[in-house]
Amino acid sequence: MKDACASAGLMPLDDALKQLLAALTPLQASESVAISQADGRIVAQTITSELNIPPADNSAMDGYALRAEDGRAGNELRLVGQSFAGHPYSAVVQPGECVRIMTGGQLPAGADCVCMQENVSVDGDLIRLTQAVKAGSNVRYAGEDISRGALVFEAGRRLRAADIGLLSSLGIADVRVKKRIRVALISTGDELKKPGEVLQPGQFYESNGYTLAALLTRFGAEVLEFGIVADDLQQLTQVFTQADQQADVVITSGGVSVGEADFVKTVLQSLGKIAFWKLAIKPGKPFAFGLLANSYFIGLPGNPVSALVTMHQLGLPMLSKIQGENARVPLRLSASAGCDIRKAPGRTDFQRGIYHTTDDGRLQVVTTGSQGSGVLTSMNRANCYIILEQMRGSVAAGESVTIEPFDGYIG
Ligand SMILES: Nc1nc2c(c(=O)[nH]1)N[C@H]1C(S)=C(S)[C@@H](COP(=O)(O)OP(=O)(O)OC[C@H]3O[C@@H](n4cnc5c(N)ncnc54)[C@H](O)[C@@H]3O)O[C@H]1N2
Ligand code: MOO
Repeated sequence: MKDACASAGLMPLDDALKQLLAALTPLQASESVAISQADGRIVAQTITSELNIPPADNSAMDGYALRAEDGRAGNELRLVGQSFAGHPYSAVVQPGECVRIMTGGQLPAGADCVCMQENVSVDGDLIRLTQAVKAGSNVRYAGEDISRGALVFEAGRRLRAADIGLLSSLGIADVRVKKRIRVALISTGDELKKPGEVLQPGQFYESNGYTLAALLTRFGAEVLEFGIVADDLQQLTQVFTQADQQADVVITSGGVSVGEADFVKTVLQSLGKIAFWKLAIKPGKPFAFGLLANSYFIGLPGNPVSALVTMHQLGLPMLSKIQGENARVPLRLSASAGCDIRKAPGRTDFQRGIYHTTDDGRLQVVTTGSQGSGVLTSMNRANCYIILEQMRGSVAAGESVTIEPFDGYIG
């Protein structure tokens, strides 16, 4: 049977992604930032620990530190001092003695276990154990979390909240991170206006520039906004040239199809080189990737959903690699279709879906309704893509489908 896709000259998404990633060189430039400013940044060098965490053996409970040989139930011990967090006991705990200790308090020399206070009875300075304790009970050992010299982060990690706390606990005040990738955004089209402007007949308010700027900001890029450029070869050439000089990546939306005002490819061909164009995905077919003199280029289709889907599936992995981030593997799960889903074989569909867990614990997904590539609300209502393989046809309710829950960039 003839491959519908091959005959249409469309490149499968996986091939496009491989080819695109193989063409990229990660940026090398890095800078040092205070850890309070480092959330979401990409670590530029291996980080190892110069400390043990915790720094010393300490108690996991409020109670009494003692020697395990004294830990029999019913044993009576003499209270000789206290060890509170930040105020250790300086002598050595002798046989028959115990020390009052609070959670986080340093375990005194001589002691090797902690009896929690619920398991003793107190009579003045005499502490009677009502339950036995063993060596190591309720003790957090030095270096148990991180030992001195251990690898903490490899280069390429995107820092998260807990990572910032970890760096702080290691006494690291500044961290070397990759410089933010600079991304130029250009919306093309005579019909487009910015919110706040007055619409003339045939015009409407653009969305792609704003959607993409928000997504790129969340990603951690420095966004260079070139605004709306008319469908005019000369103007486009001028703006492309400027964008190429200032950015690491130039992203356009619109004007990349086959219409008479679709000049993006023409400009790209005159200023650089098109690596590929037209993918077997829906929406997002007329996606283009290429190289300008100084920067990489991606041309997203103008339809708002097509622009978002291609940005998410191809643009973000591309930016990640250039930014030096470790590869992100999208979470893909099986769910049962909660409704019939229309699909024509030939392209991989990224339909917009809403998934939930049924009462018996299964994942079920329904579409958001109209799947037109100009229906931006299909994206707003969704919490996942429903990914329908290239040669698959329509899906009946109850069949299994693949879903990709939205991540923090898109959802
Ligand atoms: N004869 C053919 N026509 C089309 C084909 C094709 O293969 N043969 N492909 C269709 C597909 S699929 C798509 S997707 C679109 C993409 O076209 P372009 O990338 O050239 O985009 P435009 O024509 O400029 O715009 C399409 C659509 O999107 C609106 N738009 C554009 N920019 C924005 C923006 N910044 N914010 C909001 N909306 C935007 C624009 O007004 C159009 O309605 O081509 C099909 N045609
Ligand atoms: O590929 Mo277009 O994005 O189907 O509408």
